Amino acid sequence: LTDSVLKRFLPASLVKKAAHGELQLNLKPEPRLITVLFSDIVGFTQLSNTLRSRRVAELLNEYFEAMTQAIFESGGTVDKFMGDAVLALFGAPETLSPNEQVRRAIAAARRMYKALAELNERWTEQGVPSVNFRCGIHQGTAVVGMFGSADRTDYTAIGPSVNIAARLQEAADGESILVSAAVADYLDENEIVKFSPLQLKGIDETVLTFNVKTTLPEE
Ligand SMILES: C[C@]12CC[C@@H]3c4cc(O)c(O)cc4CC[C@H]3[C@@H]1CC[C@@H]2O
Ligand SMILES: [Ca+2]
Ligand SMILES: [Mg+2]
Ligand SMILES: [Mg+2]
Repeated sequence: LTDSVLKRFLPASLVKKAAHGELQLNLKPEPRLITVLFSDIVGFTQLSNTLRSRRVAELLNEYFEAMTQAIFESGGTVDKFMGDAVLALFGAPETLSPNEQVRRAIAAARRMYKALAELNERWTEQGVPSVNFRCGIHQGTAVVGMFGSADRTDYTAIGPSVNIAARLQEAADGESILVSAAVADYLDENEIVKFSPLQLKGIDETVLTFNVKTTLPEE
């Protein structure tokens, strides 16, 4: 795979290691245990209806730049942007322990939350209404790898775990990080607050959920 394809979803540091043969990346689609982070901003659609398209594009790119940086700094993979939603993976293609996946995903969510708060401050000074951050994180199995055709491929994760992360985000309160029990199992008691068990669309079993503090106590 060329560097330009890897650069679409991996930080430069990992692309360089892969290019020098210091990191073996298995990109063939196969079931893997991963941690999925799905973030969305509440109110972006309403916001975009009040601005001209070129300005919306500028705001979106500022937002994607900040979110990508937060995810890469935390050692995650940027799978895709969907409108103003961001799908990030931890534990693929770089193999990580379940505990390390959760540590990185929570760190990324907190950096994303902080980055959007800083963007909101800047945007408010420019007369742009502020927006709310919501995030869902789940750990589970998904089929992860390069999907697509000979001419167009995309590194992504397919399966219920992705849907669960997205649905957790949808159920989250504004300015919160909502995680499943599979993720909360790896967090200290003092970092989580029990939330309600949820019946998520497209998911048969009830999902026990927990809110994770968006900032560390000392911050
Ligand atoms: C991940 C997903 C695309 C985004 C979909 C979404 C987007 C969004 O902005 C939301 O606020 C909520 C959802 C829930 C379903 C998600 C879908 C389940 C499978 C599909 O690949
Ligand atoms: Ca992708
Ligand atoms: Mg949404
Ligand atoms: Mg959205």
